[in-house]
This record gives sequence, C-alpha cells and structure tokens, in this order.
Amino acid sequence: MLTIALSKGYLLPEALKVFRKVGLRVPEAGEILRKLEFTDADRKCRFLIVRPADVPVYVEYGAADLGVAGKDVLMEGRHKITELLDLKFGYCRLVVAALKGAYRKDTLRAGLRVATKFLNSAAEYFQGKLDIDVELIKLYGSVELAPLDGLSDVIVDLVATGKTLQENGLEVVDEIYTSTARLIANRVKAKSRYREILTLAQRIKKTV
Ligand SMILES: Nc1ncnc2c1ncn2[C@@H]1O[C@H](COP(=O)(O)OP(=O)(O)OP(=O)(O)O)[C@@H](O)[C@H]1O
Ligand SMILES: O=P(O)(O)OC[C@H]1O[C@H](OP(=O)(O)OP(=O)(O)O)[C@H](O)[C@@H]1O
Repeated sequence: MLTIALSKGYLLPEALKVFRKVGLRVPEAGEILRKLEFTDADRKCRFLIVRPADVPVYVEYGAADLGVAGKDVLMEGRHKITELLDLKFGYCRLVVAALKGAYRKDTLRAGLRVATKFLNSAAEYFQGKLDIDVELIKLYGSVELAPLDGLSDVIVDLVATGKTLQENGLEVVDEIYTSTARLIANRVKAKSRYREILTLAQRIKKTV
C-alpha cells in the first residue's frame, strides 16, 4: 500500500479529486473533519492529512511515499524529494506587495522591512536577484496587515484572486514565481517502488 501525504486546507478538495479520478474511493474533504489518517475504501492507498509545509517533510523522511504540495512550499522548504508531476491546480503567485503607490520594483531598496511567511524565497529574491539587504520579519498569517500597521514596508505573500490585496489597499510590486500543486515522491522509494509509483503517476497524468 502506498502512503500519500496531502495538505490540509486550500489544496485538499482538489487533491482528493485527483485520486478519485484515478478510481480510488476516497472521502470528500468535508467528510474528513478531524481524521488525519485514512485509506481509500478498497485499501489500496493510505492518506495522511498534514500541514502544507509538512508534506515534503513526511515525503523526504519516507513516512509518506508520495505527497501533494504547492510548488511554493517546495521552493521554500528545499527538501530532498523528487517532483513527479505538475497537477495544474492551486494556481497562485508569490509576489512582493505594498500599499498602493508606495513602491515600484525600481524603488525597492536596502533596509526595507519585509514581512513574510516565505523567508527563504524572500531572501533569494532580495539578496539573490536584486542584490539588496533587507530586514526579513517572519509572520505566520494575515501578512497583508503588516504594511497597514507599519510593521513592514512591503510583504512577500501568495496572491490568487488578488482580493485580499485589494481589500487591504495593497498592490503587486513584482512577481517572484508562480505556483501550482505538485505530485512529489520520496527519492529512495521512487527507485525501490518504481513500478507502483510510475503506474499511479501515469494514471494521474492522464487526468490532469
Ligand atoms: N489563494 C491561495 N492562498 C493560499 N494558498 C493558496 C492559494 N491558492 C493556492 N494555494 C496553495 O495552497 C497552499 C496553502 O494552503 P493553506 O492556505 O490552506 O495553508 P496555509 O495557511 O498556508 O498553511 P498553514 O495552515 O500551515 O499556515 C499554498 O502552499 C499554495 O500552494
Ligand atoms: O489573492 P487571494 O485570493 O485573496 O488569496 C491570497 C490570500 O490567501 C492566503 O491566505 P490564507 O487564506 O492562507 O490565510 P493566511 O496566510 O493569513 O493564513 C494568502 O496568504 C493570501 O493572504
């Protein structure tokens, strides 16, 4: 039986749909409630429901053979996993944003305070790409609040519809990368259970 780690929250309903499309009888996201581990009705696969950032951790350490995680999480966490497939759902963008009219890409400067959940991606963008030193402030959510409240000058956060930025008087200054959900595998298992994993990945690919 393959063990598959899924992100709770935003990506869960679509991730379950992917496995339903390949014939696994799995519950709807709304039916799972507090159950963090279950198998499909025919006991072919075992599923673990974990925090988004923990999916690649379970997969890297082999506690799960496969996982479904956002590319943003994979870029940020830099875990040693194999990316098998772009599942083409969960589209969003990691962007730099600020209060409307406050900054443009060419006015981003050293010393800015940057609030974000994505410390590594933000550091890579500011230090790596723009070659400027900024002060990174780690937040765990409601990041859009930081510039309103004077906690930071800009933020680095995910945008999907743009509604949260708009509702809070913010705008995109620059895009860092785009993200969709990915099917990932443990590196050792991708070799030792190659046939099983390949068969499932190929079936999933046909539905994407
Ligand atoms: N509008 C969106 N907002 C946030 N995440 C999105 C959006 N669209 C797609 N995603 C994907 O969903 C994942 C985040 O899911 P969710 O927002 O449920 O968790 P989270 O709040 O980031 O995690 P945690 O609960 O651990 O803090 C992201 O990694 C991203 O790949
Ligand atoms: O462009 P939109 O469609 O408005 O979506 C973007 C918002 O969704 C995510 O927040 P989430 O719901 O995960 O809350 P949190 O980051 O504050 O925990 C993300 O961090 C943005 O705040």
